[in-house]
Amino acid sequence: MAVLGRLLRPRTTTFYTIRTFCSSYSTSSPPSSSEIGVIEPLPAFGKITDGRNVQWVFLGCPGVGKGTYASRLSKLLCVPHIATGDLVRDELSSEGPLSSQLAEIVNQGKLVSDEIIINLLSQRLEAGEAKGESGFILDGFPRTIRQAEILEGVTNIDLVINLKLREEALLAKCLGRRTCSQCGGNYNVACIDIKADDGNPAMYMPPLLPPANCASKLITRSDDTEEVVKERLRVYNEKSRPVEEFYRRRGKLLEFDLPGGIPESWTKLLQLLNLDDHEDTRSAAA
Ligand SMILES: Nc1ncnc2c1ncn2[C@@H]1O[C@H](COP(=O)(O)OP(=O)(O)O)[C@@H](O)[C@H]1O
Repeated sequence: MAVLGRLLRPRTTTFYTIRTFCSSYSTSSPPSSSEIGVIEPLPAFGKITDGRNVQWVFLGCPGVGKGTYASRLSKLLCVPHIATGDLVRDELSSEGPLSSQLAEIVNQGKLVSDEIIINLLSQRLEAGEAKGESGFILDGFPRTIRQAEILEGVTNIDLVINLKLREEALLAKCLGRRTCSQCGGNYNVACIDIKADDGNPAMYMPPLLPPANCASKLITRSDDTEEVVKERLRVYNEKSRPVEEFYRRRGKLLEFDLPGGIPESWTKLLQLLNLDDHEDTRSAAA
């Protein structure tokens, strides 16, 4: 049975079980707000105490690059990268009972209900737990205050990385996203070249082009159209922006303004996380 999903039901005796399950994960103290931007070195390269791995969250607008950096960090820290958008897309392609309902919501740029998303995530976490996973990097969850409260109620998230990028780049990045239908590789054909103005520095993000063998197999997500992306950005500002404040108040939010393309941003992110001097950082980026 789904672990987080149980919390949506009346709290009967199962609640204790949930707390027991999750308390084994809850160990490290989060950085205080005064430490934001100066995160302490991780004790044993990503391992929190009591043998469990990191439990981190990525926040940020559609198109900001949550998937890219969450996936790299997950390789580096040996924890799964769990993207709720991927769970939704898996459910959509499974043509199960939820799929037509989900397709309509996703293709309008709206959020799936908290109940559905928590059930999907719970199933994924339980499957991981059965395989011995003890940490994760969440991408795209929580996206509402209610989701954040439920997550906070069952586990102690160590760190929330809030990726930020100038608004004008976000739409272009979403519209430029491509996936190889054969190997699943993610690319971006957008070239972001913003000139400096009014105190904002110039920003250059080169396209991330596919290799020749993927080039003819690229597909675009059905919800990456201009109209739907604009709606997703609006929904982010309305429903998900408050989640940043939720974690800021708890001293867990690490703000990261993307300085440019992936090589530059990845290096800076690792420095901010004090992960830059480990030899595995090179292979994680490959
Ligand atoms: N935590 C969530 N809560 C509600 N809906 C979600 C959540 N995560 C994903 N979704 C649904 O899946 C869609 C795709 O999510 P995602 O791949 O994370 O997109 P984005 O590029 O907008 O960050 C969202 O627009 C939304 O409909």
